[in-house]
Amino acid sequence: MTDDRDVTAQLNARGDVAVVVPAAGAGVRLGPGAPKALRLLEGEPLLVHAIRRTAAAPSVRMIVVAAPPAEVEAVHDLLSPVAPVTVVAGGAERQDSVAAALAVVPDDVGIVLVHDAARCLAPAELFERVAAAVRDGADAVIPALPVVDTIKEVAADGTVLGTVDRSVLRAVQTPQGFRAGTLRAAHAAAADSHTDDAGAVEKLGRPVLCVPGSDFALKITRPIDLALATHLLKLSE
Ligand SMILES: Nc1ccn([C@@H]2O[C@H](COP(=O)(O)OP(=O)(O)OP(=O)(O)O)[C@@H](O)[C@H]2O)c(=O)n1
Ligand SMILES: C[C@](O)(CO)[C@H](O)COP(=O)(O)O
Repeated sequence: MTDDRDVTAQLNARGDVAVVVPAAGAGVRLGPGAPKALRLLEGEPLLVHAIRRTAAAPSVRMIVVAAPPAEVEAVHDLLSPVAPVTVVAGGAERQDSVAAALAVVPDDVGIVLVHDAARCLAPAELFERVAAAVRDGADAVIPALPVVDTIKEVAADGTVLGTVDRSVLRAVQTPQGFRAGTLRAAHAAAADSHTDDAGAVEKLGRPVLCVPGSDFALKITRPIDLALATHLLKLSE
């Protein structure tokens, strides 16, 4: 089956969380090759690593993957031995892919997490931490880490304009968690593009809460990140 729109692929019937996994990106910054989610880390596609960890989180009832449109059937076949998943065709931008996956999440699922396939080593505990904060009453929850470098504001010609107070900055990861209605409203209202889903919730004027992120939730973006992830994978085993 190429597209389980009846969403029968349930993982844990007692879970209260659906995880939407945007995995349709090309991976331009990683260099030429297959779509990023299908590139290999120690012999397995990034998406397989990501789904294995997602499925290990006890709260997760279902997983919806947004795959490159030409790879929907192949991704379904790839992931079926790993976990029950629903696979839909992703869109041109990340937010289009999230919207396509969100559209098949049933209305009776109260909490939705959005998780980049590119953050393929995010541990199950991180999913649980984010979901628990939503369950405790937050509308929108993001895992975040303190910024460790000094941050400068710089003009186009390279001239430094100033130093930013890094104590108030955070580097934001996924999975990001939402009350399902809040995420649907944010996507419906999103007039312009946003780089993360919490950004769309912020534009609604709703509060977004940070919880501690994880070094293992590194986003594989550049070739050096694959090398780092190879090492992190060994540490996580
Ligand atoms: N049209 C898109 C673009 C991105 N993504 C997904 O969104 C996540 C975060 O995107 P990023 O890491 O920026 O991936 P790419 O867009 O593939 O990277 P690049 O910009 O280097 O092409 C990834 O899991 C990616 O597959 C997606 O589902 N659909
Ligand atoms: C969602 C995200 O991973 C949070 O850090 C990030 O915004 C994705 O950004 P990208 O430009 O699509 O890599």
